[in-house]
Amino acid sequence: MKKIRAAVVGYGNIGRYSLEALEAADDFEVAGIVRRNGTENKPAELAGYEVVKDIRELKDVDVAILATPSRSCEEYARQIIPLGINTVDSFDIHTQICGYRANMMPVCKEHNAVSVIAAGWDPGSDSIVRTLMQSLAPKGLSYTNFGPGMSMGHSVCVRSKDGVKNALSMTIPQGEGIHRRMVYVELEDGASLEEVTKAIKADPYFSNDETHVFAVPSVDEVRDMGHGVNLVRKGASGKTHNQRLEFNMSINNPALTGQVLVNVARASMRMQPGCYTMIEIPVIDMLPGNREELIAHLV
Ligand SMILES: NC(=O)C1=CN([C@@H]2O[C@H](COP(=O)(O)OP(=O)(O)OC[C@H]3O[C@@H](n4cnc5c(N)ncnc54)[C@H](OP(=O)(O)O)[C@@H]3O)[C@@H](O)[C@H]2O)C=CC1
Ligand SMILES: N[C@@H](CCCC(=O)C(=O)O)C(=O)O
Repeated sequence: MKKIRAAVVGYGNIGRYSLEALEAADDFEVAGIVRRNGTENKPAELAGYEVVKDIRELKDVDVAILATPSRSCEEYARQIIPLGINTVDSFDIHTQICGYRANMMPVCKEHNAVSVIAAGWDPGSDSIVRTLMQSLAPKGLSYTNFGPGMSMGHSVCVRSKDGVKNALSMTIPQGEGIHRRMVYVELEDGASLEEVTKAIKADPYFSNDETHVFAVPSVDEVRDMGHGVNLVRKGASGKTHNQRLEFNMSINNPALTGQVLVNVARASMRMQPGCYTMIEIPVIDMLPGNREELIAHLV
């Protein structure tokens, strides 16, 4: 069977683990890696791959995994969808997902391509669990409790601030979906911790949560990319109260995100042109293999 040819756009944490997930998937082949600086400082593990500045330099790409900062995803998707190449990303600014989807929908339809957005683990696979739980107990309350663990999105956001050389943002659960942010920054020479703290606290990624910022000599010395989630729903099925549903996982954050991106890249090949979030995709389409056999095994 013809393999799906995937490109990875952006080679940071999610890009690196997405590549590993592609290498582990028999139904994919790697078309190449797209980096802002092309082959400059090409890491040894990419020696066997084409590394380019522009995705148009790669041959026959079916789908592009956008492993870029969330704030750059739409810009990349708008450049790549008109080439007739599907895109998938893990855009994680929850309040902007509907707007992003609405913006991309006509672009995807015009160019006969598929964009799957907000597809990591949260938003992403957790969104599917929340949807399932809500269907099982339609009236009630759900809580998403993260961590403790490293939020890639919040760390990327802090790294984008003036005066910050490197950053780690830890998410600490406080219960009932409330979180505290513990941010560790390695400052550029001469940067002011006070100014950096002000910029972080004003950013929508942080402005609604209790946030503490600390200067450290080396982020590499304190970083651990583990994370996790506890999702609970308490509610009523039909007219019967007291249904309690729970989902837990403890994970390596970028590895799980990379796997989900590969899963939705596969699913994108089976979908009609348009822009979708993960709860709009049949879950079976995220798996490789024969549909009848999957049904026999999983149902
Ligand atoms: N939905 C979810 O569950 C999750 C979502 N995420 C999202 O994934 C995103 C990426 O995280 P992570 O891989 O840790 O980030 P990194 O900073 O490690 O990697 C991002 C890469 O994107 C490329 N890039 C392109 N444009 C820019 C730009 N303007 N600024 C900086 N880098 C750029 C760079 O690669 P190069 O130099 O090769 O061009 C860079 O290394 C996060 O923003 C987060 O929101 C992460 C985890 C879970
Ligand atoms: N989008 C997150 C993954 C979910 C966890 C989270 O949102 C958080 O720790 O705040 C990330 O970028 O790591």
